[in-house]
Amino acid sequence: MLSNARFLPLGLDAPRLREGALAVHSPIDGSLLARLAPQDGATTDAAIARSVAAFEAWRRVPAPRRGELVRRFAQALREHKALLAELVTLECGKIRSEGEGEVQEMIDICDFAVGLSRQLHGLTIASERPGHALRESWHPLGPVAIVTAFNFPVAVWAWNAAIALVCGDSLLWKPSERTPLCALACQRLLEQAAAGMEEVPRGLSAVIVGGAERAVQLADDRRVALLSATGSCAMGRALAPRVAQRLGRSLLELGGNNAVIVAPSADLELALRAIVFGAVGTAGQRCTGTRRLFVHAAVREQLLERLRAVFAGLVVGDPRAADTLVGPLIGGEAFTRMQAALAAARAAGARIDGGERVLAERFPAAWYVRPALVEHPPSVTNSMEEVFAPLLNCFEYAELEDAIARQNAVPQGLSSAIFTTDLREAERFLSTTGSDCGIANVNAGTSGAEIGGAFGGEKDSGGGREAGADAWRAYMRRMTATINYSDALPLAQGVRFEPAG
Ligand SMILES: NC(=O)C1=CN([C@@H]2O[C@H](COP(=O)(O)OP(=O)(O)OC[C@H]3O[C@@H](n4cnc5c(N)ncnc54)[C@H](O)[C@@H]3O)[C@@H](O)[C@H]2O)C=CC1
Ligand SMILES: CCCCCC(=O)O
Repeated sequence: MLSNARFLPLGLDAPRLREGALAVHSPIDGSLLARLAPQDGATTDAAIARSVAAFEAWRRVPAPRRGELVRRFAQALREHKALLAELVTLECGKIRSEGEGEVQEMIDICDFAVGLSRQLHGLTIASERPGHALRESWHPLGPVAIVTAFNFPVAVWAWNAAIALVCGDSLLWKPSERTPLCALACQRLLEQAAAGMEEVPRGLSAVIVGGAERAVQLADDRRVALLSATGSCAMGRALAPRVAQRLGRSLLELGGNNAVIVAPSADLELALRAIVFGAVGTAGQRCTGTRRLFVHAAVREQLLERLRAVFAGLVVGDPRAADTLVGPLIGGEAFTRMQAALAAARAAGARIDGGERVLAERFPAAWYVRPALVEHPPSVTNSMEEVFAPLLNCFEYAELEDAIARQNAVPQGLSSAIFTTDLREAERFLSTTGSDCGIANVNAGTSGAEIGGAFGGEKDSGGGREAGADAWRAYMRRMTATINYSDALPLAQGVRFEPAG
């Protein structure tokens, strides 16, 4: 169980987290961290009602004051960065540096949102009619439900929450049932940030602890103005139609099946490091993880030889240890799915290095694996499924056109990358007929997005965008106004409509 005092600064009073039906285990060793009481339909309904009331008050607060709450929250995150990162590692198993990076990502998006609170720019537009003006403005939207995945237990919510708060919305967070403690900790820090700001209404942010059924309830409820759902494509297919059924709004951040293309002119050491981080970072459990490698025949053996050596030498172990690069999978199901993919590849003639379970004696109730390098035979030209594990599918190509076509020939379209020092190849990859993904990098890996760019993917990856650039517009209601300051009433397009009398 959680130690009594360790996470008390994050509001996690361990003795009170032991009575519920939802058991929370650490993937590090399988130990029981807490037992939380999942919310039922009635308490969730009441939380939605409170969120509507809070929204109606919050939208009246000037945006820069809404930004002040986010600024204070960022301050609280800075003060508790190490402790929150430790909780992230404990609850989802990512290594310390990645846990700290995730909390930094929260701070960065808050800083971005504070600046945004003095912008939220609209437009003045030239009218075709004398004495008229057109104006586009953006208004708060309403309660935003945020459904999140286990692998980024705090950053994905923060990407939504910081922007939505500045935009004047209220928040309903349904975290992964694997990482609810991180959510409770963030909620506490936000409440601390709000202390002393009398304009912050009660119920502005709420955490809905529970499983899929709570996400479905949020999807079905007309009072939820936007459902921002991050998770697998299967989850997206389950929730998006329900929101569409009530003509509601969804923002979908779903699965990836991301590829790296390595061309003959590539800096192979750079490519090697990016591919390894992309393939095994977060134990292969990033949505942007590198799942596929298309390497040109001219450099294939050179690169694969280096990859085999690096994969074999990676330190797999307790993610709290300073030298660990690969922590555990989130659970046994993830291990089973990985082994099934390896068995299928082996049966089709692939050469497989790694993939086996390790540290089983030391961690009998946890799932550590040696990252797997899967070198497919020429008869196997692609892999269509996202296997959420450190498993890199390797393919050879001869023509760049073919590599780009194969990269795009999968249902997902999240992240992509090319390693080349040939300008023509790089620009070809970024052109209209190049990568079809929401993210396309040159000489940088598929993972590790900055918050300044809009983040998200195409096709089965959901089409949503979060974080930077202009993603904020999804959290607001758009209005086009025509102001007639003349004493006439000319109709647009010169329409004549003169009723008699
Ligand atoms: N595009 C993006 O920004 C990101 C995408 N992901 C994707 O998330 C997946 C890994 O995370 P997991 O937590 O295993 O995903 P998951 O889809 O199992 O769960 C995600 C969330 O959806 C809920 N959920 C799952 N199935 C549901 C259903 N049928 N109906 C209603 N709610 C449901 C869960 O309770 C959880 O809160 C991967 O596919 C990964 O690519 C993860 C992080 C970011
Ligand atoms: C919230 C974070 C999503 C994935 C960021 C990345 O690894 O590119």
